[in-house]
Parts: sequence; C-alpha cells; structure tokens
Amino acid sequence: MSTKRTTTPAARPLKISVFGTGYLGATHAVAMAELGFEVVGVDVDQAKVDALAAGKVPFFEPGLPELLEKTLATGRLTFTTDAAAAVADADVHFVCVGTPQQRTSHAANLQYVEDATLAIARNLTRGGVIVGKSTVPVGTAARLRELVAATVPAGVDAELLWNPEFLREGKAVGDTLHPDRIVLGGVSEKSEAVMRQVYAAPIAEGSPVVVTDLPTAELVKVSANAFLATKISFINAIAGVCEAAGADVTVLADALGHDVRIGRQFLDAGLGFGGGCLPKDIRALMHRSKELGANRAAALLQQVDEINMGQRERVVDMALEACGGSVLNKRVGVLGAAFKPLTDDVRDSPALNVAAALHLRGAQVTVFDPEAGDTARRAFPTLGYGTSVDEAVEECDVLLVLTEWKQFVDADPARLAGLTRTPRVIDARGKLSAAQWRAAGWEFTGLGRLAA
Ligand SMILES: NC(=O)C1=CN([C@@H]2O[C@H](COP(=O)(O)OP(=O)(O)OC[C@H]3O[C@@H](n4cnc5c(N)ncnc54)[C@H](O)[C@@H]3O)[C@@H](O)[C@H]2O)C=CC1
Ligand SMILES: O=C(O)[C@H]1O[C@H](OP(=O)(O)OP(=O)(O)OC[C@H]2O[C@@H](n3ccc(=O)[nH]c3=O)[C@H](O)[C@@H]2O)[C@H](O)[C@@H](O)[C@@H]1O
Repeated sequence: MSTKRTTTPAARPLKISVFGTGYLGATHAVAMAELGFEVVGVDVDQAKVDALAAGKVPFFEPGLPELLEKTLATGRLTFTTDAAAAVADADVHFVCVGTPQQRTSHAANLQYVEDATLAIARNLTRGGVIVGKSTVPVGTAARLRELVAATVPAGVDAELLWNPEFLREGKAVGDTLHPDRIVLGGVSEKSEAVMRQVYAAPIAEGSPVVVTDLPTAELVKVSANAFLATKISFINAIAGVCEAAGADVTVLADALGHDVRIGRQFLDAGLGFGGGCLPKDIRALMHRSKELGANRAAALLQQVDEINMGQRERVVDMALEACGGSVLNKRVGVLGAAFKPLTDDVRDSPALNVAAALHLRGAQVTVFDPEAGDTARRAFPTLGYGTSVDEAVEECDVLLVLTEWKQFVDADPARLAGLTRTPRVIDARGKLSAAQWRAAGWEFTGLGRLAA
C-alpha cells in the first residue's frame, strides 16, 4: 500500500497558482492576492506575464489596474511563465485557461486545459489541489482526474475539483470578490476545507456554497450561460413580433420585468449576444448534448443560436434598406466595436460582425469604440477606424449604434445631426431615446421599436 505524502496546507498560509492570466485568470489571481493569499499567475504568453508583472493589465477591466497595483505592492502577487516553479511552491492550483470553439466543429477546444492540468500534475511534488475554473463540456473533469492520477509523481496526494466561474466582463472584480454563488464539484472533505479557506471572505459575506459532483458543477456553468442566452434570444424573437405588430419591445420588456419570476435583466432586445463565452458555450453544450443523445436540448440551443445570429443579419438588412438597397460607396458610421460596454473584448463581437458585413458589401465603414479600438483593429484591420464619435458620424449616410456605451447613449443628437446631410440612425441596442433623436431630425429605426 502506498503511503501518500501529504502537506496539510492549513499548517501555513495557502499559496495559490493561477494558470491562464487572461480576462478570467488575471482577475482571479489579483482577487486571490487581495484576499490575502500568496499568488503566482502563470501564462505561456510572455508578453502578458511581463505586462502584469510590470503592473499593466493587458486588457480593459474597470478596477483591475488599481487592484493589480495594490496587490503587487504587497509582494504577495507575482507572474511567471515557469510552470514548474509556480507549482512546486503552491498548494492550490487554479486552471483558468481558454476553451475556445474548435475551428472545425462546435466542440470546445480542450487542448489548453489538458496542457495546463498536466503541467500542474507533473510538478506536484508536494501534493496539492487542482481547481478547474475554465468552462468545459460535462465529463471533462472526470477525464482530467484520470490524467492527473496517471501523471502525478508516485506517492503524491493530488486532488482535482471543479469550481466554475460566473464573472461578467466589465464587472469582473466585484463578481469575483462577491460571487452570487460558489460551486464546488467533486470535493473531498479535505479539499472542501481548503476551498472554504480560499473563499472564506465571500462565504463570510454570505455567498452561498453549492457542493456537488463533477458533472453537475460542469453543467451548472454551461446551463447558466445557456439560460442567459435563451432569455436574450427569447426577447429578440418577441422583438420580431413587435416589429410586425407595431408594438414596442422595450416597453414590453419593462412590463415583463415587473414579474419577479421573469426579471428585467437580459431582456434587452437588439443585436444579440456575442463575446468570448456565450456563443461558444451554447455551441459546445449543443455539441455535447448531441453526443449524449440529449437531442431536445440541442434543438433548443440551435434555435437560440439561429435567432441570435439572425439579429446581426437583420441589422445589416436595415442598413441596406436605409441606404436604398445598397451600401456600395456609402459612408456607414459605426458606434461600438466591443461585444458589450465596459470591455475591450471583441471576441465574436456582433458590432464588428455587422460592420465587416457592410464593408464586404462595398460600404466605407468608420468604427469608433472608446476602449476596443486597438483590439478591433487587430481583429478587423480592413475596416476604417475613427478616434471620436464625430469622426464616425461625419458625412455618414447611415449611423449604426451597435454597442451601448454610455457616451453614445448620452450623445447630443442635435449636435450630431449637424455633422451629416443624411441623419439616419439605427439603434441596434435599444438604448437611445427615439423621441429625442427624432426631434433632432434623425430618421430613427430600431429593432422591435415602435415602427411609427
Ligand atoms: N472571460 C470571462 O468573462 C469568463 C471566462 N470564463 C472561462 O474561463 C476560461 C478562460 O477564459 P478567458 O480568460 O476569457 O480566456 P483568455 O483567452 O482571455 O485567457 C486564457 C489564457 O490562458 C493562457 N494559456 C493557454 N494555455 C496555457 C497553459 N498551458 N498554461 C498557462 N496559460 C495558458 C493563454 O495564453 C491566455 O492568456 C474559458 O474557459 C472561459 O469560458 C468563465 C467565466 C468568465
Ligand atoms: O462565461 C462567461 O464568460 C460569462 O459570460 C457572460 O458574461 P459576459 O460574456 O461578460 O457578458 P454578458 O454581460 O453576459 O453579455 C453577453 C452578451 O449578451 C448581450 N446582451 C446582454 C443582455 C441583454 O439583455 N441583451 C443582450 O443582447 C450583451 O450585449 C453581450 O453581447 C455571463 O453573464 C457570465 O455570468 C459568465 O461568467
């Protein structure tokens, strides 16, 4: 019988490694250091490690730069590309690497999760707890547990559990420090005690802890995103009815939201959902559901995806209609590139998807986004980019508001009308005041907004 060597982490302050320092992992590493733990962030991207170590967050996330500076100053937080050194010195190892959609199918690409988990396992000389945070298809964690068991050095006590993350970009710091819930899948008595030590502060603040098995924890995460996506596609389907019936979907959503069983959030009709998660997660769940024979779930999610992608096509058609059927050599102003406000993330950005589609139809497109200009240029270099709202509006034949940044919603329509001879605006996010823009002389259309 092997005598497992274990180090009781409680004997000394927990040390944490965080593998993957992107939108999720960088926030998680900083937040864990803020909670008082010694943390090392590990990434394979040297530029990210160097930026973070120098106190620079390589993406836009409100509040994170200040917290990074504060936690670096304590000396508790470091960043490295040296996985072996990071693992050897830590007790709890979070896996926060990417699980993007595969290029050739809807399935999730799990290569990064496997690489990171194995990099941890093979260096676990003192034993420890591996904590999966990445969003993975159900069944992944059980398979990784077997991989870990076959990889850890002989006699080393290593556990793997799943602790999915629910933070929203733009609210990542608050969501991490004050989570709605903490889900722990596949814990033992020992690893649960360790995780309750890690999350002692939010638990003390009242964050509920849900302890369950690995498959349930994995499915809680993808089901949460799938439900949010479904709610958005529901209101967008109803927006289509509103357009046909001359109703106003924004007033309708307000009325629905008064029912606490429904809730007003995620009932904003418009261009639909994008980002680095919701689109890929519903497709990965669709794919996994089919593999499992759960075809009804797959069929539902297929509809959610189709309704969502249809919104982008609808806005392209609205722009074509506004320009008399063709945008060839027309000037199209686009306000917004990020997939939503308060982020510079343009992964599967509905705004850039529409801008690029119109560009491909011969439009001269000028995009402005207060934070996502650089990330957009890298993703779509052939589009035109402005440095202000005015530059996007100037002499445009049609203006598209595709990301509801506050500075767009608060813009003065009368002043902007003076910048173009053809004041036509399409509000694809339902946040502009139709009355105000119409009063300022704009031809105003919106998705599901009163046709009048
Ligand atoms: N971005 C978000 O708001 C949230 C993301 N998630 C999930 O978290 C995971 C990460 O998402 P993001 O942070 O957005 O992705 P990201 O692409 O911004 O960051 C992933 C990072 O992992 C690094 N990486 C890849 N392989 C590695 C390895 N072997 N060792 C160390 N680092 C490695 C990459 O260089 C990259 O910096 C995904 O599964 C996502 O679905 C979950 C909740 C929120
Ligand atoms: O797994 C993830 O990465 C995260 O995905 C989403 O967070 P996020 O992608 O940051 O963005 P959301 O705020 O959820 O918005 C998603 C998309 O839905 C769109 N949306 C949102 C709300 C709405 O009413 N209508 C609507 O079209 C937004 O414009 C955006 O494109 C979830 O909200 C998080 O809980 C989850 O952790």
